[in-house]
Amino acid sequence: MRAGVIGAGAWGTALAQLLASDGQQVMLWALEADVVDAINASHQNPLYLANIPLSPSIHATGSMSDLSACEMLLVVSPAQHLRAVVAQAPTGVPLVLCSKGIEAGSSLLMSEVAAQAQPESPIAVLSGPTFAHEVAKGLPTAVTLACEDKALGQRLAARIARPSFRPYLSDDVIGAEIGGAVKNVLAIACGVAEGAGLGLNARAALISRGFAEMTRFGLARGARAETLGGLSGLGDLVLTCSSTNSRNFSLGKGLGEGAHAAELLSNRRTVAEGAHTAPVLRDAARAAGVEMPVVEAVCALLADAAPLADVIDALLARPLRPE
Ligand SMILES: NC(=O)c1ccc[n+]([C@@H]2O[C@H](COP(=O)([O-])OP(=O)(O)OC[C@H]3O[C@@H](n4cnc5c(N)ncnc54)[C@H](O)[C@@H]3O)[C@@H](O)[C@H]2O)c1
Ligand SMILES: O=P(O)(O)OC[C@H](O)CO
Repeated sequence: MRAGVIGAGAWGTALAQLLASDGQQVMLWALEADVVDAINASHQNPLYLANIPLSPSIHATGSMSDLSACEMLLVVSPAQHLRAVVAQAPTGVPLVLCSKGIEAGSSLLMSEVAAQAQPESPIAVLSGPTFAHEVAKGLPTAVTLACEDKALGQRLAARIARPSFRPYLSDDVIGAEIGGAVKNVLAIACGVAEGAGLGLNARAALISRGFAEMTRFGLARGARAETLGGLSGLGDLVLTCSSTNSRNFSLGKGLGEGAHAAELLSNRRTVAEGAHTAPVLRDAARAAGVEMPVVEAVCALLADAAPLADVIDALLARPLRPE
């Protein structure tokens, strides 16, 4: 199964490196011409994955038609660009969606967006606790690979697995996607707690109560509880809420230190998906009658709608209730 990767940010480049780690040829589509040139000329992606020497069996291209011979395409564009990018991809090839987010405007998950953009293409989702730099270095990592077609899921898992990269199969595509999308918003909240010096008890409370929000929302959207408690849900939540290696956590830390969202988000090249997902998630949750107070708090801070102290006070003053 010849592999292609669409999107040469940190995660797309790391996944290309993973697939090429046994010497197989990988075609990597990049938006930026200078990224294509750097990968082909010097086997580096200094813009998005600095200081990682890349395999010479990765070939970068700016032309989607170069992916037409691929039998599997990993899609790794930011969530808000996924529709436009997937629409240009070759038709009928299995798409493994690796982006984490919910589309603004439509409130659709990435599998729903891809199904509209490429109705003929089978779809799978790869999600889990995966910092790109660690995967690119070959450090041990486990992910959820979700696909409704179990036979296709098994073929894709066999193609993607490596000695230090273990996909665990699931047929709960929606559950795998909701975990990845929601944890990005909760990571912003944990970053705020870090930046504001609220302590580790507060972080643990946000992870636990945030997971309760993820579960309520996921169940309302048809996800299964065991998926949300697995690698793509709780696993990724714990990772992303624990480290400034997370762009979402770092964004939250800046907010907690008193910076405004607009200044933190302006001119950034890398994506903090939670900032885009938060208002979409809040609106979808409200429409479904699902309470998500931590997500609401993150939205208030991102929109600069209330001072940090007021947002924290409002969370702490919520009515006491059973866990
Ligand atoms: N970085 C990670 O560790 C990691 C891990 C797992 C999942 N993800 C997910 O992967 C997705 C991509 O993140 P990343 O970290 O690889 O990106 P990144 O932040 O490293 O790079 C930004 C990417 O956005 C692309 N981009 C910018 N404008 C675009 C446009 N108009 N159309 C298409 N693409 C455009 C750039 O080409 C680049 O590939 C996100 O959904 C993210 O949540 C990231
Ligand atoms: O850097 P973040 O916050 O986008 O997180 C990266 C990955 O999603 C972690 O699994």
